[in-house]
Formats: sequence, structure tokens, C-alpha cells
Amino acid sequence: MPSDTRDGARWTGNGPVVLVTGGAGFVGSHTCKALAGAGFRPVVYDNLSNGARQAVQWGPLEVGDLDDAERLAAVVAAYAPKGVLHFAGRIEAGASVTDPAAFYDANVAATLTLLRVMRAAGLDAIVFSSTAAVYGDPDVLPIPETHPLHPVNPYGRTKRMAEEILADLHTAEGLRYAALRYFNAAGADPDGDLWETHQPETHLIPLTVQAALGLRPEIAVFGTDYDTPDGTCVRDYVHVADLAQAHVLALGRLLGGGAPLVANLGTGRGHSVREVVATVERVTGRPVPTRIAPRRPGDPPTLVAAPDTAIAELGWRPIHAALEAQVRDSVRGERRRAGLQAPDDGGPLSASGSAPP
Ligand SMILES: NC(=O)c1ccc[n+]([C@@H]2O[C@H](COP(=O)([O-])OP(=O)(O)OC[C@H]3O[C@@H](n4cnc5c(N)ncnc54)[C@H](O)[C@@H]3O)[C@@H](O)[C@H]2O)c1
Ligand SMILES: O=c1ccn([C@@H]2O[C@H](COP(=O)(O)OP(=O)(O)O[C@H]3O[C@H](CO)[C@H](O)[C@H](O)[C@H]3O)[C@@H](O)[C@H]2O)c(=O)[nH]1
Repeated sequence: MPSDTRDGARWTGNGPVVLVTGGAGFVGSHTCKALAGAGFRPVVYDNLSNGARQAVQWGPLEVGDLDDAERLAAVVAAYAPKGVLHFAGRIEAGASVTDPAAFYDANVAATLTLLRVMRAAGLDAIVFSSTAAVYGDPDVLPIPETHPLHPVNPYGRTKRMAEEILADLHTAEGLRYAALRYFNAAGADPDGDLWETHQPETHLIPLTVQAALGLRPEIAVFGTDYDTPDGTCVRDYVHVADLAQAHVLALGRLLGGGAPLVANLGTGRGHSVREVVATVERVTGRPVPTRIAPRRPGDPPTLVAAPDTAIAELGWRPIHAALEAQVRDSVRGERRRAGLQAPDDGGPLSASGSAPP
């Protein structure tokens, strides 16, 4: 199998090979680093629609689409992975409202294709990227996994459907799975090896950091009339390195024969949009120009996780739980992404090329 890799040589361990769909993306690439650190050998399968080649640093990159069952099967046959971590898919809740079919294709049909390929290869362990968006507008806070699933946008519905497919395949065929419901992934690799690379970027923290660094003129605050303490939406931001660690633990559980798991991944603490802006201003020492904008369709006012299941069942701890730590790592990531030198996290901005205003 010809592999489109620059650096498979960073496979240092001789632990189990695992297939990582979407491993060139934000959460997937950080998880590959954590997997390698735990002795696994990650093989990334990604079509690079929203990922970055340079983010694949801990094993081979196989460029391919999940829709291409033949190619996927060939990659599985070539590497004989022991498990799958499935990150690939469409992620923007707002875009799912205007183009739902694309989300059902990418998140439901493609997941079925992957599961068929896995079954044909006798591969029966999968860690799945689910989301807090499966809950919709919650009745209780913090949200436990037992909360009814009433997603308010097609994105959340695609993830709920995928979870249901996994549960049905467990019942019918003994598929081993973990569905990890992330709240808002934030931060960047604390060592500075990786950062957020969404194209286009839609997430609050990177956009706010970019505005502080002068890389965009302002950010829009989507709604200031929510029923929250300061009128802006509240979210539970969880560091991507902590998410990565949870995946390693979940994979270990499945490969060790553990029972299926559905678990929230969040810190249990919520922060408003205004708090995020204030934190970015404090960390960078720069003002963030904001513009008040209408509510964004499909945004629940408050989403905060009850993370007890992941703590009890996986022994997981979100160790970078402080918003300030997440923002600091995000600032460094955004500086790297923009080609700005970042000798330290909080120091004055210096540019290798042209400095932003
Ligand atoms: N970022 C968040 O805050 C967040 C929160 C909850 C859940 N999630 C879920 O976690 C997963 C990863 O999110 P992310 O932020 O890392 O997204 P991302 O867009 O950075 O990563 C997804 C990767 O999948 C690849 N991909 C997309 N469609 C593909 C296809 N058909 N075939 C092959 N590769 C394909 C993209 O190129 C990209 O590299 C997604 O499933 C997302 O729904 C993310
Ligand atoms: O320019 C912006 C961008 C966002 N927001 C607000 O900031 C909050 C966070 O928005 P993000 O776009 O950063 O994240 P979401 O909460 O929309 O969604 C993220 O978390 C969800 C689960 O909570 C889903 O899984 C989804 O994939 C993931 O992107 C929201 O209230 C949003 O309205 C703004 O005010 N201005």
C-alpha cells in the first residue's frame, strides 16, 4: 500500500496499530499525538477537506474519502488495525441548518460505510466523536448522559443517529464502541506541535484570539438577550489535549474487552461569550473589537457537561480545565498558524514576516 506519509518513521512503539479517520483535523491530530505517547501506532485516513497534512506527525497519512469503501478497505487490509477512532465528518452546526443533506452524507452514510468495512475485516472496536449538540436545549444543568436527546439542528441529529447505529450494532453483532460527547473543544497542543486549523474557522475562541492579534478586524457576538447571567451563550470549553487523553483511555477500555460507553467530555464549568472575550483580552493584553449580532440559529443558551461518567468509567481528568490555560495555548497556536513567532505565550507579538497592525 503506497502511503502518502512524510513521517511514518515517528512510529516508535510497537503497540497496536489503530485507524484514525479525520486524524489530520483538530481533535484527531491531537489524539494521534496522545496515542503515540501511549504506545499505539496511529494510521490517519483523511480526505484533507478540513485537515492539514502537517498535522499528521505520528504515523502515516492515507489520503482518502470515507465514501470510498474500496480504498478504505485496502487501507484496513494493509495495516490490520486493532481499533478505529472515528473523527471524520462535517462539524459546523450552523452550516448543517442550511445544507442538511451534506451532513447526513458525511456523518451518517459515511459512518455506515466505515462500519461495513470494519465488519468485513473483522474489526469490532470503535471510538466515535459525538457531541453535546445531541442534547439540544437542555432541561437540566449540568447535563448528564441520561438527559433526553432532542438536538435542535441537523448536525446534532446526525450524531444522535450515528450513536443509535452503534448501539444497534452492539446489540446485534457485539460491536464494541465508545461514543464520546464532546462539549466545546478548545486550546491547542501545550507543547506547540499542533493547533486548530479549521477552514473556514467558525469557533469562538480562535476567532476571538485572531481579532486580538489583529488578524481579523472584529468578532460578532451572536446574541446578547439569552437567559444567561450576562445575556450571551454559555459553553463548557474543554482542552483538546484532555479530549485526546480521553480517547486513549476509551480505546484502552475497548481493546481490554470493556463494555460500551457513552460519556460526556467537558469540565463541568461554563463560560459566556463575554467571559471568553475578557479572557482573551487579559491573556494577550490587547483589546478585542466586538460587534453585537443577531442570535445564530441552532444555538442553545447554555451547555455545560456533567463529566462524571468519563471520570468514573475511564479515570479521566480534564487537567487543562481553566479557560485561561486553554486561551493561552490557543494564542500560541494562532500565532504559529499565522506564521508569527511565538517564543512565549503572553509576550509581545513579534512577526517573522509582516506584522499585523
Ligand atoms: N471541535 C469541536 O468543538 C467538536 C465538538 C464536538 C464534537 N466534535 C466532533 O469531533 C470530530 C472532530 O472534530 P474537529 O474539530 O477535529 O474537526 P476537523 O474538521 O478539524 O476534523 C475532521 C477531519 O475529518 C476530515 N474529513 C471530513 N470528511 C471526511 C471524509 N468524508 N473522508 C475523510 N476525511 C474526512 C477532514 O479533512 C478533517 O481533517 C467531528 O466528528 C466533530 O463533529 C467536535
Ligand atoms: O463568531 C462567533 C462564534 C461563536 N459565537 C458564540 O460562541 C459560542 C460557541 O460557539 P462555537 O461556534 O465556538 O461552538 P458551538 O457551541 O457552536 O459548537 C461546538 O460545540 C458543539 C457542542 O457543544 C458542537 O459539537 C460543534 O461541533 C462545535 O463546533 C456560541 O454561543 C456562539 O453563538 C459568537 O458569539 N461569535
